[in-house]
Amino acid sequence: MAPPNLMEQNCNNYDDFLSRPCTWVNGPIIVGAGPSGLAVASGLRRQGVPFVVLERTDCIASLWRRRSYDRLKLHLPKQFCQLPGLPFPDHFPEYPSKDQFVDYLESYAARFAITPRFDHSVHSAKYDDTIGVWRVTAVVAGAEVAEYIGRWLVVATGENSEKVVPELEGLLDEFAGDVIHVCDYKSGERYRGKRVLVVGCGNSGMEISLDLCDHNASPSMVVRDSVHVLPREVMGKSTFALAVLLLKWLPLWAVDKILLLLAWAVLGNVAKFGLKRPSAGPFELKNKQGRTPVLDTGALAKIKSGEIKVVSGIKSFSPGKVELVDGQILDVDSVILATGYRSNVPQWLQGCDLFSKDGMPKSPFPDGWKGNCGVYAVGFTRRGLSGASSDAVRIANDIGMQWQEETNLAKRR
Ligand SMILES: Cc1cc2nc3c(=O)[nH]c(=O)nc-3n(C[C@H](O)[C@H](O)[C@H](O)COP(=O)(O)OP(=O)(O)OC[C@H]3O[C@@H](n4cnc5c(N)ncnc54)[C@H](O)[C@@H]3O)c2cc1C
Ligand SMILES: NC(=O)C1=CN([C@@H]2O[C@H](COP(=O)(O)OP(=O)(O)OC[C@H]3O[C@@H](n4cnc5c(N)ncnc54)[C@H](OP(=O)(O)O)[C@@H]3O)[C@@H](O)[C@H]2O)C=CC1
Ligand SMILES: O=C(O)C(=O)Cc1c[nH]c2ccccc12
Repeated sequence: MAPPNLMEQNCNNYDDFLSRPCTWVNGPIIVGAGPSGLAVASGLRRQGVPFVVLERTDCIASLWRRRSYDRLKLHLPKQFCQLPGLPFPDHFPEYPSKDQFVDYLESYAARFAITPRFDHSVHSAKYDDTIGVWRVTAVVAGAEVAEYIGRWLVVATGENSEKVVPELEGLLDEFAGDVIHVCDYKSGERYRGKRVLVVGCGNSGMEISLDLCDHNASPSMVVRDSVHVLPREVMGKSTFALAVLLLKWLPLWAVDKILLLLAWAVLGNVAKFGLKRPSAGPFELKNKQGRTPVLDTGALAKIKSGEIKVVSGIKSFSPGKVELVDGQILDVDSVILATGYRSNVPQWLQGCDLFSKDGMPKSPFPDGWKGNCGVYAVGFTRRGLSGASSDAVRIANDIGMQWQEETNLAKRR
Protein backbone atom coordinates (compact mmCIF):
# COMPACT_ATOMS: atom_id res chain seq x y z
CA MET A 1 0.00 0.00 0.00
CA ALA A 2 1.21 3.55 -0.74
CA PRO A 3 2.28 5.60 2.27
CA PRO A 4 -0.51 7.79 3.67
CA ASN A 5 1.19 11.08 2.86
CA LEU A 6 0.94 10.40 -0.87
CA MET A 7 -2.67 11.00 -1.76
CA GLU A 8 -2.40 10.09 -5.39
CA GLN A 9 0.30 8.95 -7.74
CA ASN A 10 0.34 8.17 -11.38
CA CYS A 11 1.02 4.47 -11.64
CA ASN A 12 1.47 3.25 -15.16
CA ASN A 13 3.31 0.19 -13.97
CA TYR A 14 0.68 -2.54 -14.54
CA ASP A 15 1.45 -4.37 -17.74
CA ASP A 16 -2.11 -4.66 -19.02
CA PHE A 17 -3.00 -1.04 -18.34
CA LEU A 18 0.07 0.68 -19.73
CA SER A 19 -1.84 2.76 -22.21
CA ARG A 20 -4.52 4.16 -19.93
CA PRO A 21 -4.22 7.06 -17.44
CA CYS A 22 -4.17 5.40 -14.04
CA THR A 23 -4.45 7.00 -10.62
CA TRP A 24 -3.66 5.41 -7.28
CA VAL A 25 -6.15 6.69 -4.72
CA ASN A 26 -4.72 6.56 -1.25
CA GLY A 27 -8.11 6.21 0.42
CA PRO A 28 -11.63 5.27 -0.71
CA ILE A 29 -12.98 5.74 -4.23
CA ILE A 30 -16.55 7.03 -3.86
CA VAL A 31 -18.82 6.58 -6.89
CA GLY A 32 -21.64 9.16 -6.98
CA ALA A 33 -21.86 12.76 -5.72
CA GLY A 34 -25.45 12.74 -4.48
CA PRO A 35 -26.36 13.18 -0.81
CA SER A 36 -25.03 9.67 0.00
CA GLY A 37 -21.58 10.15 -1.55
CA LEU A 38 -21.27 13.60 0.03
CA ALA A 39 -22.27 12.27 3.46
CA VAL A 40 -19.53 9.59 3.38
CA ALA A 41 -16.98 12.10 2.06
CA SER A 42 -17.74 14.55 4.91
CA GLY A 43 -17.22 11.80 7.52
CA LEU A 44 -13.88 10.87 5.94
CA ARG A 45 -12.80 14.52 5.71
CA ARG A 46 -13.54 15.00 9.43
CA GLN A 47 -11.18 12.10 10.20
CA GLY A 48 -8.46 13.24 7.82
CA VAL A 49 -8.89 10.32 5.40
CA PRO A 50 -8.23 11.28 1.76
CA PHE A 51 -10.74 10.18 -0.91
CA VAL A 52 -11.80 10.69 -4.49
CA VAL A 53 -15.43 11.17 -5.60
CA LEU A 54 -16.32 10.20 -9.20
CA GLU A 55 -19.56 11.66 -10.59
CA ARG A 56 -21.02 10.98 -14.04
CA THR A 57 -22.68 14.39 -14.46
CA ASP A 58 -21.20 17.88 -14.19
CA CYS A 59 -22.66 18.73 -10.78
CA ILE A 60 -23.40 17.42 -7.31
CA ALA A 61 -26.93 16.22 -6.44
CA SER A 62 -27.85 15.73 -10.10
CA LEU A 63 -31.09 13.93 -9.19
CA TRP A 64 -32.29 17.02 -7.33
CA ARG A 65 -30.87 19.55 -9.74
CA ARG A 66 -31.53 17.96 -13.13
CA ARG A 67 -33.98 15.09 -12.83
CA SER A 68 -36.84 16.47 -10.76
CA TYR A 69 -39.79 18.80 -11.29
CA ASP A 70 -39.95 22.46 -10.30
CA ARG A 71 -42.47 22.24 -7.45
CA LEU A 72 -40.69 19.37 -5.66
CA LYS A 73 -40.10 19.76 -1.93
CA LEU A 74 -38.71 17.34 0.61
CA HIS A 75 -41.77 15.42 1.74
CA LEU A 76 -40.40 14.40 5.13
CA PRO A 77 -39.82 17.07 7.77
CA LYS A 78 -36.37 18.62 7.56
CA GLN A 79 -34.94 16.91 10.66
CA PHE A 80 -35.16 13.58 8.76
CA CYS A 81 -33.35 14.89 5.69
CA GLN A 82 -30.21 16.69 6.89
CA LEU A 83 -26.84 15.03 6.45
CA PRO A 84 -24.31 14.29 9.22
CA GLY A 85 -22.16 17.18 10.38
CA LEU A 86 -24.23 20.14 9.14
CA PRO A 87 -27.81 21.00 10.14
CA PHE A 88 -30.15 22.86 7.79
CA PRO A 89 -30.11 26.64 8.32
CA ASP A 90 -32.69 27.76 10.92
CA HIS A 91 -34.65 29.80 8.38
CA PHE A 92 -35.43 26.70 6.24
CA PRO A 93 -39.13 25.77 6.33
CA GLU A 94 -40.37 22.42 7.69
CA TYR A 95 -40.36 21.05 4.11
CA PRO A 96 -37.46 22.68 2.22
CA SER A 97 -37.87 23.23 -1.53
CA LYS A 98 -35.60 21.40 -3.94
CA ASP A 99 -33.63 24.63 -4.58
CA GLN A 100 -33.08 25.05 -0.85
CA PHE A 101 -32.00 21.42 -0.59
CA VAL A 102 -29.55 21.86 -3.49
CA ASP A 103 -28.16 25.06 -1.88
CA TYR A 104 -27.71 23.14 1.35
CA LEU A 105 -25.85 20.34 -0.47
CA GLU A 106 -23.62 22.91 -2.22
CA SER A 107 -22.68 24.45 1.13
CA TYR A 108 -22.20 20.95 2.55
CA ALA A 109 -19.69 20.12 -0.21
CA ALA A 110 -17.95 23.48 0.30
CA ARG A 111 -17.82 23.12 4.10
CA PHE A 112 -16.09 19.74 3.86
CA ALA A 113 -13.97 20.66 0.83
CA ILE A 114 -15.51 17.93 -1.32
CA THR A 115 -14.52 18.46 -4.96
CA PRO A 116 -15.80 15.55 -7.05
CA ARG A 117 -14.29 14.64 -10.40
CA PHE A 118 -17.22 15.50 -12.67
CA ASP A 119 -18.01 13.90 -16.04
CA HIS A 120 -16.60 10.62 -14.77
CA SER A 121 -19.09 7.87 -15.56
CA VAL A 122 -17.97 4.66 -13.89
CA HIS A 123 -18.52 1.73 -16.21
CA SER A 124 -16.63 -0.98 -14.38
CA ALA A 125 -15.32 -1.77 -10.90
CA LYS A 126 -13.56 -5.03 -10.17
CA TYR A 127 -11.66 -6.37 -7.19
CA ASP A 128 -8.16 -7.48 -8.16
CA ASP A 129 -7.35 -10.15 -5.59
CA THR A 130 -3.79 -10.63 -6.80
CA ILE A 131 -2.84 -7.33 -5.16
CA GLY A 132 -5.95 -6.67 -3.03
CA VAL A 133 -7.23 -3.50 -4.71
CA TRP A 134 -10.32 -2.18 -6.51
CA ARG A 135 -9.84 -1.21 -10.14
CA VAL A 136 -12.43 1.35 -11.19
CA THR A 137 -12.68 2.57 -14.77
CA ALA A 138 -14.60 5.64 -15.81
CA VAL A 139 -15.48 7.21 -19.12
CA VAL A 140 -14.31 10.81 -18.82
CA ALA A 141 -16.40 13.43 -20.59
CA GLY A 142 -17.83 10.74 -22.87
CA ALA A 143 -14.53 9.72 -24.43
CA GLU A 144 -11.30 8.93 -22.64
CA VAL A 145 -11.13 6.06 -20.15
CA ALA A 146 -9.40 6.66 -16.83
CA GLU A 147 -8.58 4.07 -14.23
CA TYR A 148 -8.58 4.59 -10.48
CA ILE A 149 -7.07 2.02 -8.12
CA GLY A 150 -7.59 1.89 -4.38
CA ARG A 151 -8.16 -0.27 -1.32
CA TRP A 152 -11.77 0.79 -0.70
CA LEU A 153 -14.79 1.29 -2.95
CA VAL A 154 -17.89 3.17 -1.77
CA VAL A 155 -20.96 2.65 -3.99
CA ALA A 156 -23.10 5.81 -3.76
CA THR A 157 -24.93 5.75 -7.10
CA GLY A 158 -28.38 5.59 -5.50
CA GLU A 159 -31.61 3.65 -5.73
CA ASN A 160 -32.86 6.01 -8.42
CA SER A 161 -29.99 6.14 -10.92
CA GLU A 162 -31.92 4.78 -13.94
CA LYS A 163 -35.50 5.38 -15.00
CA VAL A 164 -37.88 2.43 -15.30
CA VAL A 165 -39.58 2.49 -18.72
CA PRO A 166 -42.07 -0.39 -18.96
CA GLU A 167 -42.79 -2.03 -22.30
CA LEU A 168 -46.33 -0.93 -23.08
CA GLU A 169 -47.91 -2.29 -26.24
CA GLY A 170 -48.04 0.31 -29.01
CA LEU A 171 -46.56 3.14 -26.95
CA LEU A 172 -43.40 3.64 -28.99
CA ASP A 173 -44.58 2.52 -32.44
CA GLU A 174 -48.33 3.34 -32.57
CA PHE A 175 -49.10 6.22 -30.20
CA ALA A 176 -48.07 9.38 -32.01
CA GLY A 177 -48.20 11.90 -29.11
CA ASP A 178 -45.25 12.90 -26.95
CA VAL A 179 -44.00 10.55 -24.24
CA ILE A 180 -41.60 11.42 -21.42
CA HIS A 181 -40.47 9.92 -18.13
CA VAL A 182 -41.21 12.01 -15.08
CA CYS A 183 -37.46 12.60 -14.55
CA ASP A 184 -37.68 14.95 -17.58
CA TYR A 185 -40.87 16.72 -16.40
CA LYS A 186 -40.42 20.27 -15.11
CA SER A 187 -43.90 21.79 -14.96
CA GLY A 188 -47.37 21.54 -16.49
CA GLU A 189 -46.85 24.75 -18.47
CA ARG A 190 -46.44 23.00 -21.83
CA TYR A 191 -49.44 20.73 -21.19
CA ARG A 192 -52.07 23.51 -20.90
CA GLY A 193 -55.37 22.28 -22.40
CA LYS A 194 -53.92 18.81 -23.10
CA ARG A 195 -55.24 15.38 -22.13
CA VAL A 196 -52.36 13.71 -20.33
CA LEU A 197 -52.06 10.09 -19.28
CA VAL A 198 -49.90 9.80 -16.16
CA VAL A 199 -48.72 6.20 -15.77
CA GLY A 200 -48.03 5.39 -12.10
CA CYS A 201 -49.46 6.60 -8.81
CA GLY A 202 -46.44 6.90 -6.50
CA ASN A 203 -45.41 10.24 -5.04
CA SER A 204 -44.27 11.40 -8.51
CA GLY A 205 -47.44 10.37 -10.39
CA MET A 206 -49.67 11.97 -7.76
CA GLU A 207 -47.80 15.25 -7.53
CA ILE A 208 -47.39 15.83 -11.26
CA SER A 209 -51.08 15.02 -11.77
CA LEU A 210 -51.77 17.82 -9.28
CA ASP A 211 -49.31 20.09 -11.10
CA LEU A 212 -51.03 19.34 -14.43
CA CYS A 213 -54.40 20.38 -12.91
CA ASP A 214 -52.81 23.59 -11.66
CA HIS A 215 -51.82 24.30 -15.30
CA ASN A 216 -55.29 23.61 -16.70
CA ALA A 217 -54.38 20.27 -18.27
CA SER A 218 -56.61 17.18 -17.87
CA PRO A 219 -54.70 14.33 -16.25
CA SER A 220 -55.83 10.70 -16.09
CA MET A 221 -53.68 8.75 -13.64
CA VAL A 222 -53.18 5.01 -14.08
CA VAL A 223 -53.58 2.95 -10.89
CA ARG A 224 -52.96 -0.58 -12.09
CA ASP A 225 -53.30 -2.22 -8.69
CA SER A 226 -53.25 -0.63 -5.25
CA VAL A 227 -51.65 2.26 -3.39
CA HIS A 228 -51.32 3.61 0.14
CA VAL A 229 -52.12 7.29 0.43
CA LEU A 230 -51.44 8.89 3.82
CA PRO A 231 -52.03 12.49 4.89
CA ARG A 232 -48.67 14.28 5.05
CA GLU A 233 -49.83 15.70 8.39
CA VAL A 234 -52.38 14.76 11.03
CA MET A 235 -53.60 17.70 13.15
CA GLY A 236 -50.61 19.74 12.05
CA LYS A 237 -48.08 17.03 12.99
CA SER A 238 -46.05 15.07 10.43
CA THR A 239 -47.48 11.58 9.89
CA PHE A 240 -43.95 10.31 9.24
CA ALA A 241 -42.61 11.81 12.49
CA LEU A 242 -45.54 10.27 14.36
CA ALA A 243 -44.77 6.86 12.87
CA VAL A 244 -41.08 7.13 13.80
CA LEU A 245 -42.10 8.01 17.37
CA LEU A 246 -44.60 5.15 17.64
CA LEU A 247 -42.04 2.67 16.26
CA LYS A 248 -39.98 3.27 19.42
CA TRP A 249 -42.62 1.45 21.47
CA LEU A 250 -44.81 -0.52 19.10
CA PRO A 251 -44.22 -3.22 16.49
CA LEU A 252 -44.45 -2.22 12.82
CA TRP A 253 -47.82 -3.89 12.25
CA ALA A 254 -49.38 -1.94 15.12
CA VAL A 255 -47.96 1.35 13.84
CA ASP A 256 -49.35 0.53 10.38
CA LYS A 257 -52.79 -0.09 11.90
CA ILE A 258 -52.71 3.26 13.70
CA LEU A 259 -51.59 5.05 10.51
CA LEU A 260 -54.40 3.47 8.54
CA LEU A 261 -56.97 4.51 11.17
CA LEU A 262 -55.65 8.06 11.08
CA ALA A 263 -55.63 8.03 7.26
CA TRP A 264 -59.23 6.86 7.27
CA ALA A 265 -60.22 9.60 9.75
CA VAL A 266 -58.50 12.36 7.77
CA LEU A 267 -58.94 11.22 4.16
CA GLY A 268 -62.03 8.98 4.36
CA ASN A 269 -62.46 5.83 2.28
CA VAL A 270 -60.12 6.44 -0.65
CA ALA A 271 -61.02 3.09 -2.29
CA LYS A 272 -64.24 4.85 -3.40
CA PHE A 273 -62.08 6.95 -5.72
CA GLY A 274 -60.17 4.02 -7.26
CA LEU A 275 -57.33 4.03 -4.73
CA LYS A 276 -57.59 0.50 -3.32
CA ARG A 277 -55.19 -0.11 -0.42
CA PRO A 278 -52.64 -2.98 -0.55
CA SER A 279 -53.24 -5.75 2.00
CA ALA A 280 -49.84 -5.12 3.64
CA GLY A 281 -49.48 -1.94 5.71
CA PRO A 282 -47.69 1.21 4.43
CA PHE A 283 -44.46 0.88 6.46
CA GLU A 284 -44.34 -2.90 6.04
CA LEU A 285 -44.47 -2.41 2.25
CA LYS A 286 -41.86 0.35 2.37
CA ASN A 287 -39.47 -1.76 4.42
CA LYS A 288 -39.98 -5.07 2.61
CA GLN A 289 -40.49 -4.03 -1.01
CA GLY A 290 -39.36 -0.42 -1.10
CA ARG A 291 -42.83 0.75 -2.21
CA THR A 292 -43.12 4.23 -0.75
CA PRO A 293 -46.55 5.29 0.51
CA VAL A 294 -47.86 8.49 -1.02
CA LEU A 295 -47.75 11.42 1.38
CA ASP A 296 -50.57 13.55 0.04
CA THR A 297 -49.75 17.14 -0.88
CA GLY A 298 -53.10 17.97 -2.50
CA ALA A 299 -53.64 15.42 -5.27
CA LEU A 300 -56.34 13.61 -3.30
CA ALA A 301 -58.61 16.67 -3.23
CA LYS A 302 -58.31 16.87 -7.04
CA ILE A 303 -59.11 13.16 -7.33
CA LYS A 304 -62.18 13.65 -5.15
CA SER A 305 -63.30 16.62 -7.25
CA GLY A 306 -62.80 14.61 -10.48
CA GLU A 307 -60.12 16.97 -11.84
CA ILE A 308 -57.64 14.07 -11.72
CA LYS A 309 -59.30 10.96 -13.18
CA VAL A 310 -58.17 7.62 -11.77
CA VAL A 311 -58.08 4.94 -14.46
CA SER A 312 -57.23 1.23 -14.54
CA GLY A 313 -54.14 -0.52 -16.00
CA ILE A 314 -53.06 -0.14 -19.63
CA LYS A 315 -53.83 -2.71 -22.32
CA SER A 316 -52.38 -1.00 -25.41
CA PHE A 317 -51.84 2.25 -27.25
CA SER A 318 -53.03 3.22 -30.73
CA PRO A 319 -52.67 6.60 -32.53
CA GLY A 320 -53.84 9.26 -30.03
CA LYS A 321 -55.59 6.66 -27.86
CA VAL A 322 -55.07 4.25 -25.01
CA GLU A 323 -57.14 1.18 -24.26
CA LEU A 324 -57.37 0.21 -20.59
CA VAL A 325 -57.74 -3.27 -19.10
CA ASP A 326 -61.34 -2.47 -18.11
CA GLY A 327 -62.16 -1.88 -21.80
CA GLN A 328 -62.33 1.93 -21.61
CA ILE A 329 -60.71 3.82 -24.49
CA LEU A 330 -59.33 7.31 -23.82
CA ASP A 331 -58.17 10.05 -26.18
CA VAL A 332 -54.72 11.12 -25.08
CA ASP A 333 -52.36 13.89 -26.27
CA SER A 334 -49.33 13.10 -24.09
CA VAL A 335 -48.06 10.36 -21.82
CA ILE A 336 -45.91 10.85 -18.73
CA LEU A 337 -44.32 7.73 -17.29
CA ALA A 338 -44.12 8.08 -13.51
CA THR A 339 -43.11 4.44 -13.35
CA GLY A 340 -40.19 4.70 -10.95
CA TYR A 341 -36.46 4.14 -10.89
CA ARG A 342 -33.86 1.43 -10.37
CA SER A 343 -30.26 1.07 -9.27
CA ASN A 344 -27.58 0.79 -12.01
CA VAL A 345 -25.04 -1.11 -9.89
CA PRO A 346 -25.34 -4.42 -11.84
CA GLN A 347 -24.24 -2.57 -15.00
CA TRP A 348 -20.80 -1.73 -13.63
CA LEU A 349 -19.91 -3.53 -10.38
CA GLN A 350 -18.45 -6.97 -11.03
CA GLY A 351 -17.78 -9.97 -8.82
CA CYS A 352 -19.08 -8.43 -5.62
CA ASP A 353 -21.11 -10.33 -3.03
CA LEU A 354 -22.70 -7.27 -1.43
CA PHE A 355 -25.39 -6.63 -4.09
CA SER A 356 -28.06 -8.84 -5.59
CA LYS A 357 -29.19 -8.85 -9.23
CA ASP A 358 -31.60 -5.96 -8.70
CA GLY A 359 -28.73 -3.67 -7.71
CA MET A 360 -29.73 -3.50 -4.05
CA PRO A 361 -27.74 -4.93 -1.11
CA LYS A 362 -28.54 -8.56 -0.30
CA SER A 363 -28.91 -7.85 3.43
CA PRO A 364 -31.72 -5.55 4.48
CA PHE A 365 -31.20 -2.40 6.56
CA PRO A 366 -29.21 -1.90 8.76
CA ASP A 367 -26.81 -4.64 7.58
CA GLY A 368 -26.37 -3.87 3.88
CA TRP A 369 -23.62 -1.24 4.13
CA LYS A 370 -20.48 -3.39 4.15
CA GLY A 371 -19.22 -6.23 1.94
CA ASN A 372 -15.99 -8.17 1.70
CA CYS A 373 -12.72 -6.80 0.34
CA GLY A 374 -13.31 -3.14 1.22
CA VAL A 375 -16.57 -2.50 -0.64
CA TYR A 376 -19.36 -0.40 0.93
CA ALA A 377 -22.90 0.59 -0.07
CA VAL A 378 -24.45 3.89 1.02
CA GLY A 379 -28.02 5.02 0.35
CA PHE A 380 -29.58 1.68 -0.64
CA THR A 381 -31.70 1.31 2.49
CA ARG A 382 -35.15 2.21 1.09
CA ARG A 383 -35.26 4.73 3.90
CA GLY A 384 -34.55 7.94 2.02
CA LEU A 385 -32.03 10.48 3.27
CA SER A 386 -32.09 9.37 6.90
CA GLY A 387 -31.13 5.83 5.82
CA ALA A 388 -28.30 7.27 3.71
CA SER A 389 -27.00 9.28 6.66
CA SER A 390 -27.05 6.26 8.91
CA ASP A 391 -25.05 4.18 6.36
CA ALA A 392 -22.63 7.06 5.81
CA VAL A 393 -21.71 7.40 9.48
CA ARG A 394 -21.05 3.66 9.77
CA ILE A 395 -18.94 3.57 6.59
CA ALA A 396 -16.84 6.64 7.39
CA ASN A 397 -16.13 5.32 10.91
CA ASP A 398 -15.25 1.86 9.64
CA ILE A 399 -12.82 3.15 7.00
CA GLY A 400 -11.51 5.78 9.43
CA MET A 401 -10.60 3.06 11.94
CA GLN A 402 -8.73 1.02 9.33
CA TRP A 403 -7.01 4.15 8.10
CA GLN A 404 -5.91 5.07 11.64
CA GLU A 405 -4.50 1.60 12.30
CA GLU A 406 -2.53 1.58 9.07
CA THR A 407 -1.24 5.11 9.59
CA ASN A 408 -0.02 4.18 13.09
CA LEU A 409 1.64 1.03 11.73
CA ALA A 410 3.33 3.04 8.99
CA LYS A 411 4.63 5.56 11.57
CA ARG A 412 6.09 2.77 13.73
CA ARG A 413 7.86 1.20 10.76
C1 LIG B 1 -38.15 12.79 -6.87
C2 LIG B 1 -37.56 12.24 -5.59
C3 LIG B 1 -37.82 12.86 -4.37
C4 LIG B 1 -37.31 12.34 -3.18
N1 LIG B 1 -37.64 12.97 -2.00
C5 LIG B 1 -37.12 12.50 -0.84
C6 LIG B 1 -37.43 13.17 0.38
O1 LIG B 1 -38.18 14.14 0.42
N2 LIG B 1 -36.89 12.68 1.53
C7 LIG B 1 -36.06 11.60 1.52
O2 LIG B 1 -35.59 11.21 2.60
N3 LIG B 1 -35.76 10.95 0.37
C8 LIG B 1 -36.28 11.37 -0.80
N4 LIG B 1 -36.00 10.73 -1.99
C9 LIG B 1 -35.14 9.55 -1.97
C10 LIG B 1 -33.79 9.84 -2.64
O3 LIG B 1 -33.31 8.59 -2.94
C11 LIG B 1 -32.87 10.72 -1.85
O4 LIG B 1 -33.42 11.95 -1.65
C12 LIG B 1 -31.45 11.00 -2.38
O5 LIG B 1 -31.31 11.81 -3.51
C13 LIG B 1 -30.64 9.74 -2.53
O6 LIG B 1 -29.29 10.13 -2.55
P1 LIG B 1 -28.18 9.24 -3.21
O7 LIG B 1 -26.91 10.04 -3.14
O8 LIG B 1 -28.20 7.90 -2.62
O9 LIG B 1 -28.62 9.07 -4.73
P2 LIG B 1 -28.72 10.21 -5.88
O10 LIG B 1 -29.21 11.49 -5.34
O11 LIG B 1 -29.43 9.57 -7.01
O12 LIG B 1 -27.17 10.40 -6.27
C14 LIG B 1 -26.41 9.42 -6.94
C15 LIG B 1 -25.36 10.09 -7.80
O13 LIG B 1 -24.59 9.08 -8.43
C16 LIG B 1 -24.34 9.45 -9.76
N5 LIG B 1 -24.08 8.23 -10.53
C17 LIG B 1 -24.96 7.24 -10.85
N6 LIG B 1 -24.34 6.28 -11.57
C18 LIG B 1 -23.05 6.66 -11.71
C19 LIG B 1 -21.92 6.09 -12.34
N7 LIG B 1 -21.99 4.91 -12.98
N8 LIG B 1 -20.73 6.75 -12.29
C20 LIG B 1 -20.62 7.94 -11.65
N9 LIG B 1 -21.68 8.53 -11.03
C21 LIG B 1 -22.87 7.91 -11.05
C22 LIG B 1 -25.61 10.18 -10.19
O14 LIG B 1 -25.37 11.02 -11.29
C23 LIG B 1 -25.97 10.93 -8.92
O15 LIG B 1 -25.40 12.22 -8.89
C24 LIG B 1 -36.49 11.20 -3.20
C25 LIG B 1 -36.24 10.56 -4.43
C26 LIG B 1 -36.76 11.08 -5.62
C27 LIG B 1 -36.51 10.35 -6.93
N1 LIG C 1 -40.17 14.47 -1.95
C1 LIG C 1 -41.24 14.17 -2.64
O1 LIG C 1 -42.23 14.82 -2.53
C2 LIG C 1 -41.20 13.06 -3.63
C3 LIG C 1 -40.56 11.88 -3.37
N2 LIG C 1 -40.48 10.89 -4.31
C4 LIG C 1 -39.78 9.62 -4.00
O2 LIG C 1 -39.06 9.17 -5.13
C5 LIG C 1 -39.10 7.75 -5.21
C6 LIG C 1 -39.64 7.34 -6.57
O3 LIG C 1 -41.03 7.71 -6.63
P1 LIG C 1 -41.89 7.53 -7.95
O4 LIG C 1 -41.18 8.21 -9.06
O5 LIG C 1 -43.28 7.92 -7.64
O6 LIG C 1 -41.78 5.96 -8.26
P2 LIG C 1 -42.43 4.71 -7.45
O7 LIG C 1 -41.54 3.56 -7.73
O8 LIG C 1 -42.71 5.06 -6.06
O9 LIG C 1 -43.83 4.49 -8.19
C7 LIG C 1 -43.89 3.95 -9.48
C8 LIG C 1 -45.35 3.83 -9.87
O10 LIG C 1 -45.43 3.38 -11.21
C9 LIG C 1 -46.33 2.29 -11.27
N3 LIG C 1 -45.99 1.46 -12.43
C10 LIG C 1 -44.80 0.90 -12.74
N4 LIG C 1 -44.90 0.22 -13.90
C11 LIG C 1 -46.18 0.37 -14.33
C12 LIG C 1 -46.90 -0.11 -15.46
N5 LIG C 1 -46.33 -0.89 -16.39
N6 LIG C 1 -48.21 0.22 -15.58
C13 LIG C 1 -48.81 0.97 -14.65
N7 LIG C 1 -48.18 1.46 -13.55
C14 LIG C 1 -46.87 1.15 -13.40
C15 LIG C 1 -46.17 1.59 -9.95
O11 LIG C 1 -47.28 0.76 -9.70
P3 LIG C 1 -47.17 -0.54 -8.73
O12 LIG C 1 -47.09 0.02 -7.34
O13 LIG C 1 -48.41 -1.28 -9.03
O14 LIG C 1 -45.90 -1.26 -9.13
C16 LIG C 1 -46.13 2.81 -9.03
O15 LIG C 1 -47.42 3.32 -8.80
C17 LIG C 1 -40.00 7.29 -4.08
O16 LIG C 1 -39.22 6.85 -3.03
C18 LIG C 1 -40.77 8.54 -3.70
O17 LIG C 1 -41.17 8.60 -2.36
C19 LIG C 1 -41.05 11.04 -5.54
C20 LIG C 1 -41.72 12.20 -5.84
C21 LIG C 1 -41.91 13.26 -4.89
O1 LIG D 1 -39.16 9.58 -0.36
C1 LIG D 1 -38.52 8.58 -0.25
O2 LIG D 1 -38.13 7.94 -1.22
C2 LIG D 1 -38.13 8.04 1.01
O3 LIG D 1 -37.58 6.98 0.97
C3 LIG D 1 -38.46 8.73 2.27
C4 LIG D 1 -39.13 7.77 3.15
C5 LIG D 1 -38.51 6.89 3.96
N1 LIG D 1 -39.47 6.19 4.63
C6 LIG D 1 -40.68 6.62 4.26
C7 LIG D 1 -41.94 6.21 4.64
C8 LIG D 1 -43.01 6.87 4.10
C9 LIG D 1 -42.81 7.87 3.15
C10 LIG D 1 -41.54 8.25 2.76
C11 LIG D 1 -40.48 7.61 3.33
